[in-house]
Amino acid sequence: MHSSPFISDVPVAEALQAWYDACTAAGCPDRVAADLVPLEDAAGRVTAEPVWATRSSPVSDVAAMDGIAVLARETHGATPTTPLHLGPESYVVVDTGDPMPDGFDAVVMREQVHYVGDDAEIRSAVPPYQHVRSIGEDISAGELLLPEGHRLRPVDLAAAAAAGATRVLVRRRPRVAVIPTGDEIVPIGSPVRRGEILDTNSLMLVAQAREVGCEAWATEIQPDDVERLSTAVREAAGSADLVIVIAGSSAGRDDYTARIVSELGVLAVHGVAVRPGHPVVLGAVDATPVVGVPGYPVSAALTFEIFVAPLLAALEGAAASQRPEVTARLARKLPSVVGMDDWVRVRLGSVGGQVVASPLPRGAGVLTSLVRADGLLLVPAGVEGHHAGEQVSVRLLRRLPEIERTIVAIGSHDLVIDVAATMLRGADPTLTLASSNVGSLGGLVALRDGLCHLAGSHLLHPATGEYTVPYLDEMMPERDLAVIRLVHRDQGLLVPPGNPLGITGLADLGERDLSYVNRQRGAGTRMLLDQELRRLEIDPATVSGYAREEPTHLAVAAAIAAGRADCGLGILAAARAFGLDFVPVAEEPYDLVVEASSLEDPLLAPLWELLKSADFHAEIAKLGGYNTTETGKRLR
Ligand SMILES: Nc1nc2c(c(=O)[nH]1)N[C@H]1C(S)=C(S)[C@@H](COP(=O)(O)OP(=O)(O)OC[C@H]3O[C@@H](n4cnc5c(N)ncnc54)[C@H](O)[C@@H]3O)O[C@H]1N2
Ligand code: MOO
Repeated sequence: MHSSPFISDVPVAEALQAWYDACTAAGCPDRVAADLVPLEDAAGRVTAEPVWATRSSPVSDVAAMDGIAVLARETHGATPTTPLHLGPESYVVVDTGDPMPDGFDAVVMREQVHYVGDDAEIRSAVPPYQHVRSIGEDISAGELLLPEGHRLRPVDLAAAAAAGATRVLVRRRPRVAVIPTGDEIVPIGSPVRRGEILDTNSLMLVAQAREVGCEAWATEIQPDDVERLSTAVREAAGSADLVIVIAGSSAGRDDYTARIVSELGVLAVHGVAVRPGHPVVLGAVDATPVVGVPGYPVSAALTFEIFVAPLLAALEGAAASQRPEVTARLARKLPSVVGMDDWVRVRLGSVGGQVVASPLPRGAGVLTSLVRADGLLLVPAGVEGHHAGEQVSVRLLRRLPEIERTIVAIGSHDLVIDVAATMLRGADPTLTLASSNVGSLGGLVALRDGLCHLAGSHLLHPATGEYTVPYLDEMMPERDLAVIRLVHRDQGLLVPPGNPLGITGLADLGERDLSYVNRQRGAGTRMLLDQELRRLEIDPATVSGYAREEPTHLAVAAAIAAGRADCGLGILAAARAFGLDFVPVAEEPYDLVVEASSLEDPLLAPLWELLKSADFHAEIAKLGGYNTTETGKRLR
């Protein structure tokens, strides 16, 4: 089979089976070899044979408490009113773990013994074997202690040693070679020129392989050259148990992975019905499984999780580890392509006793979507997506108790929220403030639907000229809501450094042919623009770029910095972050809307404290363009 531009859509389970079958046919071993390893080096390794106990533990009957060893039948008749005296020949002082002296069968705790001269006085009769650990109580010689295919934990090592082992037969660590490819790829630490990409995938994939117990290394970066790539794959197949080739998996001019695998060995699958990860290449070369992971970082990471990790576990003879799952309520609508398994990264938080999942950006190049993710939501191929509020099952990337210590903020983006998140975490490593940016109106809708603890809003109400509060009366008149001022901030036009076009304000949009970059519908900044355009009697249809929407202030700034627009409305801090100039337009309040009961919620208490702190105000001042005189004030 030669590489073709047509990548197939094989369902995941079928693809895995086809790959395993091809590997078997190509003579790939089912398992890596086994080694006898000292117990102290065996943590995390997988047993290659059962561990049988050759010794009992304890090896004899032993005292389970500090006290005296007695013969139970000699204690008959002892009661609190009729204490019994045992002469020195009738007891032996013992400590916890001592072998039981011959002729004694029970222990009385030191606290219940009174010495009267050499006699021990006891005030209750004891049954045989009281406070005695009998031989083999923990482990009996000859019993099966651990099965084959068991990943050894610290307790397993201790038990194996107690049972007489000093070494265990375990699978050697699978060896994984990672081959980065592409003319544009440069090693980490190099200066990055236009068109070059840092080899971040090798770093990640090697670490992922080590995390699941493998020995892993990255080879040199290979150029897009069939000869050299073929040599690299052959060499790696000779020294590794599994070869990962990064990128070159799709249909571009220099995408050779599928072709090379088919020429050197067998290509089982090229293209799976999964996103990210669609153009994955699965095959075998020289009796070694080879996987071509797509170059986009999220695709590479998830391809490892979906395809590579299960095969590596199988090579060790262990079950692939499964992430725990939790049922969550979806914060917003989630469309998905039918016919493809869709792996969506989500942030999680617990609101009103319910775990809530907010989808993160979907792009396969958005690595931070995985960095910020608390879970993975798999929308199976047959499902068209989910409605907002639907119950979904999420695989956890973070532990549930951490998720329960997360304040969920949904709404407009402001850097002050990021500052608050940083300072809250600095003061309490268990506390997270997670914000997702859907615009002010989106935040209020999320609060209405019980999907967040707080909504960040700077929503101008055109009829009243007031911010945020009139919307609450319109949207949720029956709810007891509190509005807390976070800051006042300057809104203005972000323009390239030095303001080369000499832009003076929004009026210029009506008079000159400027290209604008807008915010999405429902964003407070968009409402501000619309209000100002109305006031200035400028028809939005005449503003070039009005329809171009970016989701955050920083994204607007990035578009201007990249020269894709002449100006856009945003905050000073965003201009500073990208070295842009700023033409002030208005000062507006940015507020936090919460259920009134949240003012008493212990989870949010540190936030309310922070709003009052001088350190917080000082950090905000450093950003520039903010005014904190009303920070923390309750407006409603
Ligand atoms: N015509 C089509 N184009 C694309 C398709 C398709 O089906 N038809 N699939 C898209 C999908 S989906 C993905 S995923 C990518 C896969 O791309 P490749 O595996 O061919 O990789 P490249 O095109 O070489 O690179 C993609 C992207 O990844 C970056 N990259 C590559 N290596 C590394 C590395 N070691 N560290 C970090 N980043 C890396 C590379 O620079 C590119 O930005 O193809 C789509 N196109
Ligand atoms: O595999 Mo691509 O990752 O679907 O985006």
